[in-house]
Amino acid sequence: MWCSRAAVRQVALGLGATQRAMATLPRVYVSRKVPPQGLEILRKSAQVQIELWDSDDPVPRQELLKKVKGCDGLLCVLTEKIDAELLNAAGPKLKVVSTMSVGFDHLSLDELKKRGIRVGYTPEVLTDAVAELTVALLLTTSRRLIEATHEAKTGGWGTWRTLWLCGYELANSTVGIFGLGRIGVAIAERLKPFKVNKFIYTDVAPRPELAEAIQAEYVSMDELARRSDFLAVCCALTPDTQGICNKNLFSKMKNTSIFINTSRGGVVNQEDLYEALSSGQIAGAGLDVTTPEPLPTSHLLFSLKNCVILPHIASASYTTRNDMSALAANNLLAGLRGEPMPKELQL
Ligand SMILES: O=C(O)C(=O)CO
Repeated sequence: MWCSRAAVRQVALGLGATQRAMATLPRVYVSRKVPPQGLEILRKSAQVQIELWDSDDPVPRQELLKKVKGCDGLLCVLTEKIDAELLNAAGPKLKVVSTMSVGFDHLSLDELKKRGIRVGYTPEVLTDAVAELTVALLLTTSRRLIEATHEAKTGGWGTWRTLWLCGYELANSTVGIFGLGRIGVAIAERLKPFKVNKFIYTDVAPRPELAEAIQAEYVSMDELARRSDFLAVCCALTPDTQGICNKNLFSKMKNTSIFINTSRGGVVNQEDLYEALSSGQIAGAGLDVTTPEPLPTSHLLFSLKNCVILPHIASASYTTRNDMSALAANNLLAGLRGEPMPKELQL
């Protein structure tokens, strides 16, 4: 941990005007060792006193509750639940919560709004990385790459066989997008050169300005399930989307279709997905997100050859994670100055 402790100790010892000035700066708690760009921005700003949970692992809840007390700002990541309990523990000085994530299902927005706390998040900077990973996961799942490398490494590779390890190709396919936002469009743009025949999407309402870029057709959820050869979930997790990918949806999908989720695990009913995959109702699934995270290694989904599970790495490129960290830091600083944040969530 750097900065504030030493400063506070020096003030107590009666040292230096600079240190005394520092002690009057807004106090912020950074709940994870975020990538260096963000920490540099906070440190170089000289506008805040920082206390950092200097670890790659989440801060224990009790420690977080203790540390946020009296803070003006909080920079957090998606594993921290920012709810009434935490906001009460922080107390009335808390003005800004800045999350290093595009998703905000870990934040109790009603509670934040009620207290007049402003919220920063990190959209856009991760769109390319997430779209890229989604395409990689889709191809890995549809062309059975994990099974194939396993067979090659473990002696299952006999002679060349006509239908061995066959999968499904993108050429001439229909790709469905559930939740068309920036990420959905970016995925479609990357898939287009694979000669996809048609993009379809569903959302709470048509989004013609986004759909136009990829010539996607707006359809109902039922139609999305029925027509998609590849169905990519890109929606936010909300009370309306919780568990929406369930038996009802899977039962309408083709036996040859591939289901991909890089949004949030909570949108999928995993028992129903297991059933759909193990019964052959759908051909395969690629998941970057699950419930819970990490998914226990004993989970039934891990027993399936046609289910590829990644440990929530869609935005995990060095550039993107640093950009997210920098944006989260800039959101925090702007919020504390009372200025518009570069990316503020409208509550
Ligand atoms: O930003 C998010 O919401 C993620 O899931 C990680 O990139």
